[in-house]
Amino acid sequence: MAEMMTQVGSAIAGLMVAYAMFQNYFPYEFRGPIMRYAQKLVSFLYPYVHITFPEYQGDHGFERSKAFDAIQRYLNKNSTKQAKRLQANVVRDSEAIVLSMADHEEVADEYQGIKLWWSANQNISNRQTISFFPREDEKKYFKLTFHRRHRDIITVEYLKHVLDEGKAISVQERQRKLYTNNKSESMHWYRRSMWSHVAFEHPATFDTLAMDPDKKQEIVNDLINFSTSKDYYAKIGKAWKRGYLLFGPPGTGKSTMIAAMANLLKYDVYDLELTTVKDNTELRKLLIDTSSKSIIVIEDIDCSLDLTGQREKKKDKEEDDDKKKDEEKDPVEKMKKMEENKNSQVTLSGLLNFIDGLWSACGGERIIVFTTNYVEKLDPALIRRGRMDKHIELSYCSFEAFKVLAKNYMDIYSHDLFAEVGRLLEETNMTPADVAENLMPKSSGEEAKTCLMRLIKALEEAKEEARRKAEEEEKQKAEKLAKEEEAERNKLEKEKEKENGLQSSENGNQSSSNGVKENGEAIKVNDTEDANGVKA
Ligand SMILES: Nc1ncnc2c1ncn2[C@@H]1O[C@H](COP(=O)(O)OP(=O)(O)OP(=O)(O)O)[C@@H](O)[C@H]1O
Ligand SMILES: [Mg+2]
Repeated sequence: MAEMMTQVGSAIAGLMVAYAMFQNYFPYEFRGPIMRYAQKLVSFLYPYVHITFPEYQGDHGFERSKAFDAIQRYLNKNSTKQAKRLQANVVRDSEAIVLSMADHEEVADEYQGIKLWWSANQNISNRQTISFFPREDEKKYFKLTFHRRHRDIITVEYLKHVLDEGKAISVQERQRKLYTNNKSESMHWYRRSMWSHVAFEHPATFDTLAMDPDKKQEIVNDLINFSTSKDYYAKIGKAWKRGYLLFGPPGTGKSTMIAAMANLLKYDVYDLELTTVKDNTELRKLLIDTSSKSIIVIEDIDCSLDLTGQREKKKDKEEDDDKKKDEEKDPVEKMKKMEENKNSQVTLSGLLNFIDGLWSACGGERIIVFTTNYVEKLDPALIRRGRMDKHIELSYCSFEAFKVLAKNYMDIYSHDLFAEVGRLLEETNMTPADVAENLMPKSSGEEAKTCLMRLIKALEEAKEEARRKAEEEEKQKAEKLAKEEEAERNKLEKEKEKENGLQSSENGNQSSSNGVKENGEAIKVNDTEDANGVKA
């Protein structure tokens, strides 16, 4: 063994000496061709192909390669069991620690029975430079090695498979975001995005959402079907988006359902506050600035649209009040204000264009959700199918919904008091939000029975309240009716009196000897007769 090592050592030393002599003494002109032939010889004897995927690309090497990211995610998932040296890092857009293989580590992968190898490498530049960018000195890259026999399959099919898998993993892993649109005044030229975001961490899921199970399943199926129908939408020539209209009284779970949708599909949420949008152009820009795999939400759509009108009115009023003060102000300021007033509104047609205009097809895979408490107030054009494809009514708590809440809040599936609650829920309207509030233990260790009793009491009170309200309404209605009847009676009586009065005055006229019209009433009668076509 020692002898062999010595031999290998001396062979390497010999080669190095030969290479040094080649570098020093061989004429420069011949070096190129010789190197080329040497490469050819090596590739003839060495049948493997290498592909490298550098971390940074672009003209200046500043742009992070999407392929590198996807490969990294793919390898993190598939290779961490094999690699012996791992590196722990917090991947961008994710809170969790992700293990990846360390530099110079190699792992094997298999695709359709073909074996291939991935290695993570790093070029350390020996230039003595100071740089703000770490990438200047550390050029990371992945290297893929495979037999040249499989070149076609690997370069076409396998690489696509890796990139797709990597992207899918990054969608699963990424920290999802909740965006809200910035006020137009606070937008600056240096802040490119029109949206600000925070991490989206709402815990609601369809499991915890209290509603009729069949309806819930239908919505879940609809959402999943949408998210997997890219090819179908392309086939029928429709932009890959879907609109949902959620309506129902306050506290019935509209906002909760949006969170559950986002968690189910792993989408980002864009909460669009229409009242801060200056005009239709800004609305369009906001839409273009959203990414795919997202839910765009406009809450309380009826109020948002009304509010633009109200805002204008309010401004007008303020302007009237401050007219004198305004006149004293700078005329440029005044012009600016006038311009602002002219522009600051989003119109219904602007909103419709936002939903189904050409721009809405950009990026694809978007869900648009409107919520409202008063569906009947909305313009039919806004909610017709094709714009709002699915209308979902969220209503008062049913017994089925109550059971979900009981499970969520108290971890119980059945109880003696359930029957009583079921009966009361049928007779009374109570929102899931109110039911949930009553079910929530008010102190640690509070028993389920206490919570259920509290709910029953609240339901009975609500029932009593509703009964009182109905009675009150009934009473008011009866009073109104009585008043109307009385008014009607009075009117009839007055008319009768008038008629009687006229008749007596007519008699008086006839008995007057010169026939001169003496009072206004008599003239009026003549007028009336004229109107009736009867000549006096
Ligand atoms: N269907 C439901 N399932 C589970 N929890 C619900 C449901 N409805 C309401 N809640 C509870 O009530 C609270 C209020 O509900 P949510 O904000 O979703 O109501 P909303 O319909 O959006 O009301 P609003 O019309 O006032 O915006 C939530 O925090 C949630 O805990
Ligand atoms: Mg809400």
